[in-house]
Amino acid sequence: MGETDLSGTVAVVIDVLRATTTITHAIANGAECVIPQLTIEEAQQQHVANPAALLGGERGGERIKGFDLGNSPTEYAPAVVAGKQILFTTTNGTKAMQACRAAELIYIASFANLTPLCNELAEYENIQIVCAGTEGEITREDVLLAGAIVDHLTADAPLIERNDQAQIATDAWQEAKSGLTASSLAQRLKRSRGGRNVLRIGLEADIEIAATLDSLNVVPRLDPKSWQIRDSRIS
Ligand SMILES: O=C(O)[C@H](CS(=O)(=O)O)OP(=O)(O)O
Ligand SMILES: [Mg+2]
Repeated sequence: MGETDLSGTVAVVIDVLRATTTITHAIANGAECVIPQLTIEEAQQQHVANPAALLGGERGGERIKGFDLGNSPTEYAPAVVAGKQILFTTTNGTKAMQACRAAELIYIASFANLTPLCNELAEYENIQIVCAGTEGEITREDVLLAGAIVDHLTADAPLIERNDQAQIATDAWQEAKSGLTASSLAQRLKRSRGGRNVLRIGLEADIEIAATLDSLNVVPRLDPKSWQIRDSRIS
């Protein structure tokens, strides 16, 4: 993450493995809202004030002791999350959201909601894509989704201005896109740094879910004032 001033911009946060993918599933499965928390302690304190909320997230990829849910999209099933508020903290993703706090609006991106997200982003001009990466390092899975978003937004408007980072991401996505299948995208994600971490903890199925394009018709958006993520088409 760079130090770009995001005030006045529309930010898009990407953490394909796995925070933004998991949040997209939670919202699609009827969670009332997801409330990002920077630290475990902050989440626990908020839970004292809001005991009906679920606690979700990870450290080192594993569910945090005492929490209801980890960071796997499959844990956020309708029977578990429908109508619930979720206090959520992860190693990389929730830090990236915090870094976007000055933006006007903050969108949550995943391959699962690529098309509905891009359809909504097409309304805006000044968009900044923020890749969470892993422990401060750039990661391929996030760059590929950033490229997919830029590719989508500029397909019919090739003269739209892109900075070099956006162009590099687009080049990476265009190379991946030729002959793309869910399984070829999953293979690429598994070879990323974030993918290797998720494989190490035995959660290969999460990578396959994260590589599924356009499976969910929601557009999760974090309101910088209320600090809650809801489906933009409902809230
Ligand atoms: O749970 C994840 O996928 C990662 C943690 S790690 O990099 O695998 O340890 O967290 P996230 O904040 O979703 O990148
Ligand atoms: Mg990650």
